[in-house]
Amino acid sequence: MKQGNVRESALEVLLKIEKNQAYSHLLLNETIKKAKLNPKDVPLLTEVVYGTIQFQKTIDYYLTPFSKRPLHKLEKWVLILLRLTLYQMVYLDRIPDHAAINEAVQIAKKRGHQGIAGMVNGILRSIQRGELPNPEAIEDPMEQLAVKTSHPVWLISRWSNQYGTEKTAKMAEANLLHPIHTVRLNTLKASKAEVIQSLQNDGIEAKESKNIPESLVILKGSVIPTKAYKKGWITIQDEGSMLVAYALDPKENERVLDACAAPGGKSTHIAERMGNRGEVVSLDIHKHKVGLIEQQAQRLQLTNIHVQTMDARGAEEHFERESFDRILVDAPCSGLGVIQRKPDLKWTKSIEDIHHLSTVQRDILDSVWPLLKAGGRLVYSTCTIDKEENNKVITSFVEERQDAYFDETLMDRLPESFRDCSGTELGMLQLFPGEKGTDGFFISSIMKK
Ligand SMILES: C[S@@+](CC[C@H](N)C(=O)[O-])C[C@H]1O[C@@H](n2cnc3c(N)ncnc32)[C@H](O)[C@@H]1O
Repeated sequence: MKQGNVRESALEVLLKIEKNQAYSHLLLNETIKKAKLNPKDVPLLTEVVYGTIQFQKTIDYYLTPFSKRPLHKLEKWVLILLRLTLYQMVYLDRIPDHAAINEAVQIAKKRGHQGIAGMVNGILRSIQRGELPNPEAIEDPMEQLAVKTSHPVWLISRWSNQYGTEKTAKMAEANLLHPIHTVRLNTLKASKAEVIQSLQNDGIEAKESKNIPESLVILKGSVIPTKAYKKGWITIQDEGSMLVAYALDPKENERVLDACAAPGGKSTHIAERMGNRGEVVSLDIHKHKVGLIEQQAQRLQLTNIHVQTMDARGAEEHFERESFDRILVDAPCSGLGVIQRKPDLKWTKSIEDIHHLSTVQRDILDSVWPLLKAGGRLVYSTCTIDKEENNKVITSFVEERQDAYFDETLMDRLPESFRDCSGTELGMLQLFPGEKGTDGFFISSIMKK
């Protein structure tokens, strides 16, 4: 199989992503199947697609002085072809520049015409011969940091206002790193040693995590085809998400509500920690997603999870008041803590999304609160680092309720390695990208009087 197909496929996927406004593994897998790519080429395709999205702003900054036409006036496919080629030239050492350029010119000829191929060739050859512009020359400090770390300026300014420029720079740099892959051991079904051995038999290298007792770090490979996964011994989950079940700390035979539960990562963890006893009621607004929770519960052989398709904003009308011992609201959010895994989020999310989501988050909290027993605990979590969706939502909620207060024992329940995190306030923990190797993640715990 010619390598050229990898770049052509990358161009196809990136164009589709641009159209759908979302980076998706499904889209990538579909293209891999359709293009009948050699399995050996799949990692390069993934790397080029992911990297081109991740480094888009920096790449555009590099391209700008070499293109006679402003970049936004180029045909979309030409711009994307230039971006993905520059990504290989700048960020991938193992690909010689001339190989990447030749491939780009061939694709331009095939897709466009001689004129476009000439222009692509001209731009890329002059970049090869010349020098890339240095972002240090950018005067505005927000713009400079945005270009260096390939983030939109509004996001860099917003984080700087919320956390200061130094912390913002660290987070933004961390967002460019490859994420750490972890799986959660199903302690009801297997031991750590058994799982590590079984994964090894299937060619997957895994090691114990130092952060969380039931977490394993996957060093290489996909666990989905393995025996350990199929048998329900493990679940793919980031360590930030694993902390939620610690924060909630459900007991056997309790009744727990997981208000925004799909695809079921946290519901299944909670159910496991309850020893497959008691009841976890798992809601999600999307019917097809509720099916995913059921699939996961089945795979993990958990029988204490009961799913319902429901808008949690209306939950109050469907359940008896004060009928749950614990409630989890793992709310829909902007996802700006998981840019390492989903780089498109930084280009597609907006301030309006954040404003809108914070209202939905508050509405969900208002609706489920009456369902919590007196003395019960509610955990509110998101995978974002934006204060408007995190601290603000939960603080205003608590301040407006006579019967709610922040849980001062939250940090005591978390594994020790998280107790020195920088982002802690009473009853709240903000994990930042790059700090503990987790996603950017927010957890808060409140109690009912
Ligand atoms: C952050 S995800 C939940 C992840 C899940 N807790 C896990 O660990 O696998 C948020 C979920 O909320 C669902 N959702 C969005 N709005 C909702 C609403 N109004 N009521 C219930 N679920 C909602 C989304 O479909 C999405 O699956």
